[in-house]
Amino acid sequence: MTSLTHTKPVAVLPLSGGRVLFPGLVLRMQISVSRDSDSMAIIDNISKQFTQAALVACVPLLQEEGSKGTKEHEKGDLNVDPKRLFGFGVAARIVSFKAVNGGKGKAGRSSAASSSNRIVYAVALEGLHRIKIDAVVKSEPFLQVSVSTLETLGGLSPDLSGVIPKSATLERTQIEWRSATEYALETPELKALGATLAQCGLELTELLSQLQLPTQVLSQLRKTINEANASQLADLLASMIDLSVEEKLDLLAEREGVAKRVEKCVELVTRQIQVLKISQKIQTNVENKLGKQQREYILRQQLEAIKKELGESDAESGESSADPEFAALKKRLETLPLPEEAAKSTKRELGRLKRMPANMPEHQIIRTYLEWMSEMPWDIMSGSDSVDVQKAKMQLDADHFGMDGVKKRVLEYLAVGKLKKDLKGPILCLIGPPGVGKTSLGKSVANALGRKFYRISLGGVRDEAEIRGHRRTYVGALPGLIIQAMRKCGVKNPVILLDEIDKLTRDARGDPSAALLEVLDPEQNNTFTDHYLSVPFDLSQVLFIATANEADTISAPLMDRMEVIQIPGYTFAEKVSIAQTHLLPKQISTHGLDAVTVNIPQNTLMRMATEYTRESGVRTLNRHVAAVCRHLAVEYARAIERHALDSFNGTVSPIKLEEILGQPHFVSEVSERGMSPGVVTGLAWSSDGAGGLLFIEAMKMPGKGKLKRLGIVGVGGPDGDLLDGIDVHIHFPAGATPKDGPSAGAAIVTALVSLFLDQPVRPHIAMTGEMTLRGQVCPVGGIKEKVLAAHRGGVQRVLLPERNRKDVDEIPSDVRNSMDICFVKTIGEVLGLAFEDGVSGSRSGVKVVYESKL
Ligand SMILES: Nc1ncnc2c1ncn2[C@@H]1O[C@H](COP(=O)(O)OP(=O)(O)OP(=O)(O)O)[C@@H](O)[C@H]1O
Repeated sequence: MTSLTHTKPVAVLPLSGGRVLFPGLVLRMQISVSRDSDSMAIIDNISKQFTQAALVACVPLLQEEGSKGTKEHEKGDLNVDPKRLFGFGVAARIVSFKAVNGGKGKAGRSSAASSSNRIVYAVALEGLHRIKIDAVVKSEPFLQVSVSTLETLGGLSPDLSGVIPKSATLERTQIEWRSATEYALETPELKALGATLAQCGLELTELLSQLQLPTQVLSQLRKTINEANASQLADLLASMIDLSVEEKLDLLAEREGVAKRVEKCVELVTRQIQVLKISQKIQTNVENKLGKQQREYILRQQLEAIKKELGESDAESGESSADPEFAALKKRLETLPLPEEAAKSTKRELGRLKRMPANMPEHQIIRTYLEWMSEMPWDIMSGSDSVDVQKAKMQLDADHFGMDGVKKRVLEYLAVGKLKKDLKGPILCLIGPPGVGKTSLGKSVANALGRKFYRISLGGVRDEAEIRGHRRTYVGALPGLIIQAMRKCGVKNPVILLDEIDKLTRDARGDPSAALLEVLDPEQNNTFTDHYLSVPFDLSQVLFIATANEADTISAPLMDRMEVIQIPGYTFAEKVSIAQTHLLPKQISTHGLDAVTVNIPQNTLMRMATEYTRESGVRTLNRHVAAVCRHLAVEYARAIERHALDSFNGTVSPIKLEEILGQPHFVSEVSERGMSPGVVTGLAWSSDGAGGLLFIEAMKMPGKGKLKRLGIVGVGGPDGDLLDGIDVHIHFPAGATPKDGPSAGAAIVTALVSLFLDQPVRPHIAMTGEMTLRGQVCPVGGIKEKVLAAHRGGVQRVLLPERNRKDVDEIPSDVRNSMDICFVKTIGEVLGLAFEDGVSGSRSGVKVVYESKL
């Protein structure tokens, strides 16, 4: 490559900020200069050049480390350090030059009328030729350099002065093209490259046309691409595409010839085309995804804006004429006496709902939430304010037989509530075996108070969210059981029965009993916050009653908040009375037998209770009563069909009972089992709170003496060790009876003693008590249930640990009086009472010796 030295030194116009001017193109820029003498000198020079249509060298500045370059640019200093000049530039003609802030058109000192210290000039420069900077000729008062014109097109060196057009008409557009700026030597290679580049250029124009450029510009661009030679085209396209400063400088200073520059340009333009194509593809994808919903949303927004302009907007009134449901919901919510937080939350959500298109998923979520809010009983009460204790007593008595202790406690509770004018106080927890009327007592309390009743079954609830609800962010979120109950009741003061509170379980999702703590605490539950509603709801007017089968599995903090009322199982006599007074009348009317005389005498009911049921409550008994009523209903219906009503007999004798119910299900096993040595009746207490009999059988089998010696009872025979050649098996028959461990200790020892003595224990005896190694009998739980079970099982003598004496008071007196209840401290006493003649009168010659190993 050769170059032609241009003789006259040229003034330098530095291009900061990564700007590069290519030949053939027009660059518009603003120069901000301070009013110091140096800057003014260059401005003077530039304006002189402008008037003479002379040249400046537009030379890109190399970026400096740090922020110095920026500072210089800000100062608008045209006197840059010569070292920062890039070695190549473009000789340019100044097409226009104007002061824009306060100047008077042409540049010069006269234009410095601005009050500012700086003057901003708008400059338009037309690139003519690539130049190489040979030397800095002068740096004061402004930079002047000597340059060589690069022979870019195969040796033809243009005469710079000759190509400068006389007219300065290029101001209108930046891409206006001047075909006379360079001369192309059309080698075949360059021609081919030029064609390729033109192709690329047209493709680029096509892509740009989608960016909604004015058609005039586009058609001019196409025309120019078609007309320009390869070199011109390369410069034109280079100015149009995204290039880094380095790439621009590389194209500006390309010294290997035009072909190389065009080739590089083809590459860069192709890259730009790819980028545009990819971004267009992404855009189309995104647009498709935006889909119908978003479009509708945007349209709605526009519609709202148009309505607003027309003064028809419903934004102020908040009424959506298009959605009557929304309007109704809003009205309902506005008329509700909502507490402050709830009012705020509903107002906010109403606003959101109004702005949201109906088919957005969140729309439905907000609407459901607002419906919940509108249906909550914020201040609706039921029943009278004051409690009528006498009326409540009558109601409880009418609904339930017996249960005196429980009824008394409930009435006390209500009386205190009446005096205090609210029912705040410990929550009542009814604990007892299944079927003893806990749930129905709760219902009866609600009736007595004239309040609504709702039962929440807590059995199997394992997730905290079931009590306290899910946050609205979850799909399908709902309020918890408590808030659901409140909505269903529709009043603020219902009686809510928390059934089976002992069956709450916990797992990884949290502890539901922890959530219940807040519900059951009278001091806190006026601001119970469900996760779904997320505003406090007042539960302080609710009367909570909990029920459980046993207290052991209820968490201690929960237990602490409740007052426990034990409901024991019923005795046979009580069951018979319940059947007579409640179960039978109900079943008679259920089976349509009101018109006839149904008579189930007491002895029949007693047989039904003793031989057909073995339960603490009255559920099975009720079922049997129902079965009898069904039988009578069939007989009565037949009698009507046969017109022989006289033949119908509504009396059920004990014999007839067997015809109806079949063979008795339970017989008294105690006396039978008590006859054989090694068999003892223990007493069990199952986890559901029911008591039962537990038979323990010990048996000798040939073997190797497998049984650990029990420390307290040395059992030795005349011929040495009793376990020689035998194994002892201890069996607990009646698999259906739930067994608990330690409380059968005394019974197991007694069974072993009975076995080795070969002496049966006395009949109709049962015992319970834990054993220590020293022979002490320790207290056990469930005494009441166990004694009632023993009574039901026909036991006449019960051995109980001495320290359980206090529990016996709770046993109904008729049961206590009908049994021989003995309290024992040691195994010696147990054995003494268990055998008819004590242990001394052994038939086997085996002696029982008590010795303490401690
Ligand atoms: N003392 C009673 N007087 C009249 N009816 C009774 C009495 N005890 C129980 N019942 C009746 O027995 C049936 C069962 O009672 P309920 O369902 O209340 O039992 P529960 O103790 O809640 O049992 P669970 O622990 O299994 O829930 C009810 O129909 C109830 O009316």
